[in-house]
Formats: sequence, structure tokens, C-alpha cells
Amino acid sequence: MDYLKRLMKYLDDCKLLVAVGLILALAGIFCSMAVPKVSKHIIDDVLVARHFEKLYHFAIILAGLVLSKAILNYFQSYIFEYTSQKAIYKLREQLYTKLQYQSFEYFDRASTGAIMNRIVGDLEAIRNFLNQGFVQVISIVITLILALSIMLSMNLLLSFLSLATTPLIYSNVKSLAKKLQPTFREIRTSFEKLTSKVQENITGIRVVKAFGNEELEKKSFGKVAFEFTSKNIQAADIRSVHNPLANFLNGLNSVIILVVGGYLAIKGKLSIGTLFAFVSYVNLFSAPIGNIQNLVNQWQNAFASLEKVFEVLDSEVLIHSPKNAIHLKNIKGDIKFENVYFKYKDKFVLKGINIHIQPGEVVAILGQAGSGKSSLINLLARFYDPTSGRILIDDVDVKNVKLCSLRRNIGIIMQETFIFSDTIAANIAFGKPDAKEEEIKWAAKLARADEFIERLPEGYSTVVGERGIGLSGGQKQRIAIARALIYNPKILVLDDATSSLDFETEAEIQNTLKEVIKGRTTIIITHRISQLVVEANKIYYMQDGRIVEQGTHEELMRFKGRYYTTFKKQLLERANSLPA
Ligand SMILES: Nc1ncnc2c1ncn2[C@@H]1O[C@H](COP(=O)(O)OP(=O)(O)OP(=O)(O)O)[C@@H](O)[C@H]1O
Repeated sequence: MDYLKRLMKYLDDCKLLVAVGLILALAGIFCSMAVPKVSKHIIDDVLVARHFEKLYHFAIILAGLVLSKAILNYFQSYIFEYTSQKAIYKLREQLYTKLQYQSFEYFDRASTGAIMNRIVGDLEAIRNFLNQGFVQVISIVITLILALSIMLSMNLLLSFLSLATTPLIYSNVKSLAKKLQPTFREIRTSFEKLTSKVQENITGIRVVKAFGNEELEKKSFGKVAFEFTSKNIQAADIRSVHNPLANFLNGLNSVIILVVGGYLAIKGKLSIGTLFAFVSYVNLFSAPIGNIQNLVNQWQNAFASLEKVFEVLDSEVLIHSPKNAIHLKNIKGDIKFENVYFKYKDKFVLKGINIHIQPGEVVAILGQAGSGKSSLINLLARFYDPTSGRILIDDVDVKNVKLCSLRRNIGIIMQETFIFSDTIAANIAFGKPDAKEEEIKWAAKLARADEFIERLPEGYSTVVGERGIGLSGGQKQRIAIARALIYNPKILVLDDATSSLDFETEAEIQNTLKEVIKGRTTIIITHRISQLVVEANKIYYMQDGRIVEQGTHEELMRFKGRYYTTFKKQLLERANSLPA
């Protein structure tokens, strides 16, 4: 119920409109209630009493009621559609904003399918509830109260009889709700799996095709899809038992009224008009009760969705700017890692890291896959916080820095470059949408991307990415470099930035990077020992979360440790790859 209260807050802006909608719904119910009453008069006072001259008068009233009900229905539907859309828009916006600010740790836990479902499926279920389910429940309650009061005023015995099956109807609905709840949860979970499967498959379609894995993918999709279908059938099974029972109980109500009411009418204790009105009232509240299965579905769905949506909205954002955060301005680029330990879940991946990088220095970090190199950068940019120890930029703990100002001072170029479906200019200016044309061109020129961009049909306005033209690996990497430079950051991180490129393109990009890193504190994370590494001020070699070797290239070569072995091995590999 707490969630319901919170949901109602999203209707605050439309309070008046919702009130009008409810009044219209109420007026509609009054119209429906009046129809059996008028019908009773037509039967008793016109047909039975043979006052046919009154028929015209009652017919007009009846037509007026039916027309009014239709008009009221139209406005009521419009109002609830409008208000529910507005509330969901607000909720969706909040949800999306929350996700934008969530820390990496959150995305490590949540599947893409689940996140997509929060934004699309769950909000749609809530909207359906706001638009229909919510009003319908209010309508059913009011209809029941009104119909019962009218019936009580007409005949006490028949009124009680019409309630004879109510306890059974109630327990039927309750047991349906109880059985459906876990099934709905399972349906949701398998739907999330389905969405994740499709998303993963489409994103990795190149790998699927390259390995000729279509058949296997088809099978594994079939499994997930089958699970989803079975759960839906399970829910339908539950409903199919309860639905006929509900219909039977409703029908039984009418039969009881007809038999007992008929007997009373024959005995002259009840007019035929009153009997007709009774049957109509019983049908009036039986109809929504018959629809109660759908309503239970809708409520269950909406409540499961509400729980999940508010779970996201309430989830704690672990990484955020502190109060009175420091704005990093005109930094020198001095970086210190002081006795840093870090773990993902329970596994320590960084153990006692101490590094001091002077402003403008170039530092290379090498090590085997999984040794913790990228984790260092994740901590520097505060994608995660260290478990213990500190990271300082210009002697300020990064935890005390305003997040956006921290990240604007660190340009990160990664191995995998994401190109958005947008123009080249927008892709370069991604971190600074208000960047001027000269700034974009300056960054592109520094990244030596200007030449190929100017050769494109529409230059900087060419649309690239999924909906636009494709770019080569080298071109993408140059866009990534330009994008990282747009804020002219004092600190630059190259995280395996060239490892996915062929030797020739790598050499070209390395040349560009040599220019780009001038005057910036640079951290190069790499597997390959390139010219940039050899010329670095200091090289750190990591193993299992620790720095096991450090020094310049010459020092480490003299040391003849792991760096030396790696260098020799790579030299040999490169020599072997050259044509004889
Ligand atoms: N999001 C995560 N959740 C749990 N464990 C993680 C996560 N990211 C990395 N790890 C683990 O942390 C360890 C260090 O990973 P990290 O990416 O820092 O290594 P790396 O040296 O950069 O590796 P590579 O060279 O392959 O990129 C690895 O054992 C990895 O499996």
C-alpha cells in the first residue's frame, strides 16, 4: 500500500483532473443505476398498468440516461488516459535519471534485460493500472454499495439472497490472487531473461556469425522462450479454473433471484418490474465481478512492477559527489595512489598499490590479463571507490571532488570505442555538447581524425554508428581520442587503446598519441610494449593485484624480471610476424 501511496503522488499535478474524472465515473454509475429503476416503471406503470401513453416519457428518460452514460464514459476515459500518461512520463524520467547516475557496481549486478524491462514493461503495467484498474476498482466498490442500497430499499429478502454467493466469490478471487502472484513474478523474471538474450544476441551478432553459432543460439533462445511461454500457460491454467467458477457463482445469483423473486411475484408479493430491476442490479454488479480476474491480473502486475520500479528509484547511489565537493580547476596533474586496496564482491583485485605520478609524466602499467590494471583507472575516475587507501589528484582526495569536474579532467581512451548513432561532430563533442565548432575541429586535428572526416560526404555532419556509415577500427579510435580531448584534460588514460588494431594502424595511432600526450600526465595501460612504453618515465608491472616491478625501460631490462621476459617474447613474436 506504501507503493500505491507513492504512486498517487505522481498524480499530484493532475489532482483536479483526477477528481473530475472520478466525478464523471460516479455520474456514469448513477446513470447505470437509474436504468433498472426506469425499466421497473416501464414494466409496472406502463406495460402492466396499460398506461401506454407514458411510454414515450420513460423512453426519453431511458435514452437520455444511455446517452449521458456514453458521453461521461468518453470524457472519463480521456481524463484517465491523459493523467496516467503524465504520471508515467514523470516516473520514466526519474527512473532514467536515476539509472544515469547509478554507479558501475549497480550495473555489475543488474542485467540489461531487467533494466530495459523497468523502463518499458513495468511502467506500461503501472500505466494500465492507473488508466483502468484503479478506476475500475473504485467503480466496482461504488456500484456494489449503490446497487445494494437500492436493492435493500426494494426488497430485503432478495437483497440478502443476492449476496448468498458473495463469500464464495470473495474466496475465489483471493485464492486466484494468491496463486497468480508467484507465477507473475516468474513470468517477469523469464521475460527479463528473454529481453537480455535478444539484446546480447543482437549486440554480439558478429561473433555469433563468425563462429557459425546460429543453430546453437537458436536452441538457447528456444529454451528461454519456452520457459516464458510455459509460465504464461501456467498462469492461464490458474485463471481457467477460477474463471468458470466465478461465472458459475454469478449465474447462480441470478438463478436464485429469479426462482425466489418469481415465486414472490406469482404470490403477488413482488411486482414484475421490481423483479426485473433486481435481476438487472445483480447483473450490474456481477459484470464487474466477472471481470475481476482481469482486474486481479492488472493489480498483481502493477504491484509487482511498482515494487521493482521503486526498488530502482530507492537504490543507493554508492558513488556521488560529497557535500561541499571541490571543483578541480587548472590542475597540474599530480596523481598519487596511497596504499590502495580494492575488491569486487569478496575478491581483492588490488593489494597495497602505491604510485606517485608527477605532473606531465608518462607512466605505463603492464601486466597479465586480470592483474588489476584497468581497476586502477576505475578507481582514479571514481567508477568505484577503493576498499581502503586513497587516490589523490594534486593532493586532493578524489572522493572529495565533484564527480563531473573529476571526470572532465581525465580523458580516457578505451580499447572498445562506442560510437553513437549521431553525427561525427556530436560523437566528438559527446562530453561537451555545447562545444564550439572550432573546439571540435581542434580535437579532431590533434587526434588526426580531421583528414578522414573531411573526406566523408557530409564532413563533420556525417551520421555514423548503427544508423549511419561504418568506420574502420583506426577511424573509431581517432574519434575516441578526439572525444577524450574535447575538454583538453590534464590527465590522459590510454586503456589498451590500440591493442585491438593491426600493427600498421597501431603504429599510426601511436604516432598521434605521442603528440597528444605532450604536456599531460599520461597513464598507459597495455599488454603490448610499444615505443610509448619504452619512452615512459616509469613502468609498473602488475601481477595478481600487486606491483611487482617498477622502473624505466632500461632499469627493468637490466633487472631481467617479468618485464624483460615480456619484452623479449613480444620482440620475437613481432619478428616472426614479419614477412621473411
Ligand atoms: N565488474 C567486475 N566484477 C567482478 N570482478 C571484476 C570486475 N571487473 C574486473 N573484475 C576482476 O578483477 C580482476 C582485475 O580486473 P582488471 O580488469 O582490473 O584486470 P586487467 O589487468 O585490466 O585485465 P585486462 O588486461 O584483461 O583488461 C580480474 O580478476 C577480473 O576478473
